[in-house]
Amino acid sequence: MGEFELIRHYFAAAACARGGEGIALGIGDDCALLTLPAEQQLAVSTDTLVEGVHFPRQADPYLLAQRALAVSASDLAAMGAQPVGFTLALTLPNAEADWLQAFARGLDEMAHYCDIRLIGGDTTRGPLSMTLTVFGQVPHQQALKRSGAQVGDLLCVGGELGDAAGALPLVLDPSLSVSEAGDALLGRYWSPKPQLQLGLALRGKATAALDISDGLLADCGHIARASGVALLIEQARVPLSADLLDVAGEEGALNCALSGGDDYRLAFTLPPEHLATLQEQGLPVYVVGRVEVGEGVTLLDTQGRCVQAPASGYQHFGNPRD
Ligand SMILES: Nc1ncnc2c1ncn2[C@@H]1O[C@H](COP(=O)(O)OP(=O)(O)O)[C@@H](O)[C@H]1O
Ligand SMILES: Cc1ncc(C[n+]2csc(CCOP(=O)(O)OP(=O)(O)O)c2C)c(N)n1
Ligand SMILES: [Mg+2]
Repeated sequence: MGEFELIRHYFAAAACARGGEGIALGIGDDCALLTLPAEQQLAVSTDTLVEGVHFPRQADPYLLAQRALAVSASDLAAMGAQPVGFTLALTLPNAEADWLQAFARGLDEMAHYCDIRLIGGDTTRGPLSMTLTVFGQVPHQQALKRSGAQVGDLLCVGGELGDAAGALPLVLDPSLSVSEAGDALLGRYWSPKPQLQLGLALRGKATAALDISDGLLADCGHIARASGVALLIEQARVPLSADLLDVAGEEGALNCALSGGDDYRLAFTLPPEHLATLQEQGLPVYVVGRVEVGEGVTLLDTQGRCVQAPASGYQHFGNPRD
């Protein structure tokens, strides 16, 4: 199977490659064309996933595609953007029909979940990796940036943290026996659910937001820096799942939540008056701390004393505390 047949058969023909709102031209030309309503801005984000770094060797292609798109779409959620389209630059060591079929199915399912269309890409031969670029729309002035946190805001997260990091030993060593709780954690690693609905609901309410990819402490550091404020996190309020506690124990679970990464849940700062409204809508909003004058991220114990934070989050190069 040649490159063009592969593209036609597995990608251009996929359900997620059918046109949609805002897509004037999809797969097949030199560029795709997007048309946005005049009052909307285009939100763009790109992320690469590399075998052995972001996912294990011999990964199930169906799960891999789900994870790749979820991770990318999560950036749109973090910005309060509505998904429009995405491109897929796929590098493959070889073109294997079963692998491609399963990959395309995983992509289709996550695209359906996110309501996003495949609008183009690139297919090359080489070590397995993929780069997805997502495009979304957000009304002018309503995007959720990292820079707006205000002293007095609550610091919130969109759900239990650390599950995917808790699954990592199981991901890396498939010979380990997996309990029911471990299986649930594996599900959170392979198929994170981008919090798109929450992101939309936070428009006009949250003052800053991002999605947690590198760990709560490290990613909150980005908000603190961009906003010129201090973030205080109350350790006891960090939500941990029963499955993670079961697999990793209390200390291990907290470490996964604080610095494990791979969560793809939102962290955001919220003026207190908006909390009840969001929670009444049934949205997952968990208060974990607050914004104060100062800088950096501080972890507090139940008595309000500073706790030595575990090593900060994931970084591809250099010292994690840089
Ligand atoms: N090679 C690069 N060239 C230009 N900008 C980059 C590059 N790598 C990362 N960035 C930008 O740096 C910022 C932080 O990147 P990153 O930590 O990867 O964000 P995220 O966690 O949202 O994926 C983003 O605005 C991203 O677009
Ligand atoms: C096989 C495997 N080993 C280790 C990890 C852990 N890991 C790799 S990259 C990463 C952080 C997120 O990746 P990055 O490229 O920094 O994403 P971004 O912040 O750009 O969204 C984590 C926690 C993993 N996901 N899979
Ligand atoms: Mg990135």
